[in-house]
Amino acid sequence: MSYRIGFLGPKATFTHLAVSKFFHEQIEQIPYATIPACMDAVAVGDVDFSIVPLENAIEGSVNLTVDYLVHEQPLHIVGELVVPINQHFMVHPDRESSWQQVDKIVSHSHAIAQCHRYLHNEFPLAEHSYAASTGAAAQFVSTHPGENAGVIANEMAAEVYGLSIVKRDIHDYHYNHTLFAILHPSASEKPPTLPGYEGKDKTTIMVTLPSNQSGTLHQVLSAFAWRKLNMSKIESRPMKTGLGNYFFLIDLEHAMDSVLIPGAVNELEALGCGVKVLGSYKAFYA
Ligand SMILES: O=C(O)C(=O)C[C@]1(C(=O)O)C=C[C@@H](O)C=C1
Repeated sequence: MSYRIGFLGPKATFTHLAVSKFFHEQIEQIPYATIPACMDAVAVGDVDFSIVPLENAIEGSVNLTVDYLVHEQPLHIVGELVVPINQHFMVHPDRESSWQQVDKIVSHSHAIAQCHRYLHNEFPLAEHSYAASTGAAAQFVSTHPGENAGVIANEMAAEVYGLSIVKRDIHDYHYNHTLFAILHPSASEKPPTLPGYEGKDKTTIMVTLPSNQSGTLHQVLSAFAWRKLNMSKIESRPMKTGLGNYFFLIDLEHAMDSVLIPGAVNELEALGCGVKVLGSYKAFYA
């Protein structure tokens, strides 16, 4: 069967790289210009699955994805792809010999953030211009040779948009990986199989705490701890309803079962917490 997979485009974004790397079988790849557009596409059935960036090892969560998932488009995470990220500095071929004189750096905000030290040292005065993706940044500079700009993007972007890589691996920390979420409206839908990849079990849960009750977060953590449910991440994000109002995203290194995770969820609900399982799925590592 051929699946239609939506991804944060245009061509040659890191999301596109992740899709291309993992899906060997016949799939149709459909680029979307923004993360919300990509998520809306799977919600209305224009594609079978959507793939968007969720978290980077250097820069942390992709807030747009997390917030859109929680506040606007209630999809489920049905899989995760984790890929190494190599950020390269590139320019329009006309500027290859004068690349050190660029006065503007164009890229996705996460890519710029992953290279802050390099940019601060090499281009302290350059303006930062944010694009919806690294691919969009590369496309912009390739079609605007008059801009005295450099781009941070991947090798595929240099090839696709005809840019010259002038400095490789400019990310500030050696370990740079991004995790991409495979999204679907139904929690039980499985993404196409990935031959050769085993995948690690993971469950992501969103929790809101009851207001004005001391010690609830401690009790939430205990509900997982005494069941020996290994928590690999806890993160808070604003509810957007007032200062101090936050929800928590919790990752467990376990598959959904019929006893432990449902038991923990019941216990949290009995404490007055709001609980939503965003997904129980396999995380695949490139
Ligand atoms: O702009 C891209 O190429 C993307 O796929 C987005 C994105 C991100 O949002 O983090 C993905 C991987 C890299 O961490 C940098 C950018």
